[in-house]
Formats: sequence, structure tokens, C-alpha cells
Amino acid sequence: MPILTLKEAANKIMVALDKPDAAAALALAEQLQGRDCWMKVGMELFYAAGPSIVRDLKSRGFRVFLDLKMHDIPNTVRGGARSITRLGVDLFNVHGAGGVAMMYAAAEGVREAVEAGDAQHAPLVIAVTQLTSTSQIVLNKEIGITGQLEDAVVHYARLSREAGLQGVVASPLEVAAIKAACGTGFITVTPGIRPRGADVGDQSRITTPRDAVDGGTDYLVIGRPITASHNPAEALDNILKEMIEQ
Ligand SMILES: O=c1ccn([C@@H]2O[C@H](COP(=O)(O)O)[C@@H](O)[C@H]2O)c(=O)[nH]1
Repeated sequence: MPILTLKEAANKIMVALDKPDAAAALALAEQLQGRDCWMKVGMELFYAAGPSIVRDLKSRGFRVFLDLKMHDIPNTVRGGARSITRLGVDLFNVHGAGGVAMMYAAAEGVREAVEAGDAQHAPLVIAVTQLTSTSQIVLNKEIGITGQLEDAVVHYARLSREAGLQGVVASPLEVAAIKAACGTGFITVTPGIRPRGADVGDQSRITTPRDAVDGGTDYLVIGRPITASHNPAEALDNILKEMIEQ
């Protein structure tokens, strides 16, 4: 794996701003300003703060991943994708379990918003494969999908590529298999990142930041190891240091 510069490493980090309101999220984002990382806005923050949080983060120079994991009938997802595209986010996601027609509708919604002149750029659209909190046992015994978890992830990755999406959300452990199946340019966005000794919490399929980089992932989604730290900027800097160490 080629050694990364500090800027390249920071560009790969998406900080999960899982905060209860805009004030808390922006206070945290400001502590991390100047480091070139992305901000990920998920359900907790978006449902509390609304679309203005995207504009607030964009105006501070951050790239924004809107992580709302749409999963609905194709017509509804198409409309959702149009609205999200108008917001100016850089990346958003849908659930691969919605199927090819639903994922295709998301991509269509993006095109429609851009062609109508409602958006300055087209966001990337990616699909969630299997949540990183899902274990092999839960997949087989509870959700009822048989076979290996990695195969289920690769199956969704193939479907999302077929639907014209640009990548997937998966664990760093599945990156090699996804790239082998869908090509190296197919984007992998990987939560389930835990620095050595960090609390695993509800995640199941995890690696360290360094192992994720060495495994070839494009983006590392990191929440609590940074956001729950008493010094988030220092926690992020330590992760960056680990990612670029020779
Ligand atoms: O499969 C998935 C999809 C999304 N996430 C999101 O990533 C972050 C991870 O936060 P941590 O605190 O580092 O666990 C969180 O916002 C999830 O909603 C995921 O973990 N797994």
C-alpha cells in the first residue's frame, strides 16, 4: 500500500456527527476544521436539525455525506434523491436491499435534479450492503439470509453497480472482495473502524484505521472514537498519524 500524505489520509475520513442538535454538531465540526475531512450527517442530526445543517457544514467548507439510507418504493426514492440533490450534499446512500429498480430510481432522481438546473453538482450515490453491526450469526439465524456474509455483501455490491451507483457501504473486511467483483474504481465507504483498545460498542465487523487503509478502502467512517473523546481533535490527529505511519 503506498504511504499516504496527511492531507490524503484526512480526505479519506468521514466523521459521523451523531449529535442531537445543530449547535452540538457545529461545535464539534469547528474543532475539526482545517483538517480536510468529510462530515457525515446521519438520522439523529438530520431529523433534529433539518436541511439547514447541510448548508451550515457546506458553508464551513466541509464535504457532506448524508447518511439517511433510503429504503422505499422506487418512485418515493426518486423524489427523495431529487430533494437531497438540491440540498447540495456530496454523497448520499440508499439500502441495497431495496433492489435494482429502487437504486436505479435514486440515480435517476439525481439526474433529474441536475438536468432541471436545481443543483450545481451531482452527488455520488452508494448503497448499504449489510450493516457493520450485523454479524454472520445474525445474518443467518435472525435475518434469514443463508451463506457467507461476505457473499451477501458482494451480491449487493454487484446489484448496486448494475443499477448505476458509484459504490457501497460495507465493512473494511469486505473491501478486497468488493473491489475484485466490481472494479477498483467502485467506491467503498467503510464504518466499523475502531482504533486498538477503543470500545467496540454495537459494531460487529471492525478493523483498525490502519488495517482499513492497508485493505484498500476509499473512505473510513468514524464516529464515537472521535466524537465521544474528551478531545476530538486530538483523537482525529492520532488516527491520522496511525494511517500515515511507515
Ligand atoms: O453499515 C453501517 C452503515 C452506517 N454506519 C454509520 O456509521 C457511523 C459509525 O459510527 P461509530 O460511532 O464509529 O460506530 C454511524 O453514524 C452509523 O450510523 C455504520 O456504522 N454501519
